[in-house]
Amino acid sequence: MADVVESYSYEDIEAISKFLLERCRHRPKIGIICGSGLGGLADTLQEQEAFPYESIPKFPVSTVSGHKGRLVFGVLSGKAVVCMQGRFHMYEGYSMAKVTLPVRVMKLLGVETMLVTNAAGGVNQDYVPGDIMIIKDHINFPGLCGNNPLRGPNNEKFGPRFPAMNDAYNAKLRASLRAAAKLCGLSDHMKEGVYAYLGGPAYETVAELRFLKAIGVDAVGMSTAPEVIVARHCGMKVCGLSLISNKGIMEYDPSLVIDHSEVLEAGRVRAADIQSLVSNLVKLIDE
Ligand SMILES: O=P(O)(O)O[C@H]1O[C@H](CO)[C@@H](O)[C@H]1O
Ligand code: HPA
Repeated sequence: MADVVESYSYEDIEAISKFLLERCRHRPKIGIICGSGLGGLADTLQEQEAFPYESIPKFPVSTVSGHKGRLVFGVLSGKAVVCMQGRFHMYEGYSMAKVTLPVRVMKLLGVETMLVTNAAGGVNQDYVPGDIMIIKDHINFPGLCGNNPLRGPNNEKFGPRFPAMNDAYNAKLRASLRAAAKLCGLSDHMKEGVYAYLGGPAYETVAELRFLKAIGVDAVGMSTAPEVIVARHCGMKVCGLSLISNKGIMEYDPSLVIDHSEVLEAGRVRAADIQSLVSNLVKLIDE
């Protein structure tokens, strides 16, 4: 008998999505996960219908500042979308099942395309705070050691036991993000690179950042990869972007510090740009 890993049954997830569908008139095919400090995007939706996480049965609640904790349905660029205004992280003490529960709920709501956003530290020395990195690929550090969100009995109704991840970040959507960036004059701030997911909540040591740089990582954070794996497992198309909120500290210089308020401030500075980038992207998504 295998160890028991916390999981939600198909019926649990179906019940949550039914709860939402019965109370909401939107039928989104596009889902958006808002990263630290990037939740303002959800406030720009038209015809909003919002559900605080506390009001949704079996949903976890947000505990991190910069994550408001609401599922917001509405219209963006003429299309129905659903936004997670705040995500869940493993470092908050949540199981992988809880971290990724909203992705499966979105699947049963009818979401086919997922845009995942985050704030991340720049590891690539060419990156400066305010850059926006299109995620080309990720390295899932907890997953490499076995803490994968798909660990545990596989639910075939969602997807296969051994899903491929070599094409996790859809090439066509990445091209659409580049086109959207051009439309809103952001091309000069765009990068494309590899995101490393670490468990957190401590920021990285200098040695850890040097290690990440040596293996080809461009940006580092404490989210995203679990959501993307679960989204791909159930057949969603995925695209991701990281707002580079700070430079990773690669020198032994105690005068350099990184703080979550700096991460949130970077989100405030780029809020309008991210909103126009995402609304232009949504325009370009085929439904
Ligand atoms: O990945 P998001 O949720 O955007 O937030 C990032 O910012 C927080 C650290 O400042 C961590 O949660 C990290 O993952
Ligand atoms: N490291 C890890 N996570 C982060 C960072 C960072 O420098 N910035 C924002 N999220």
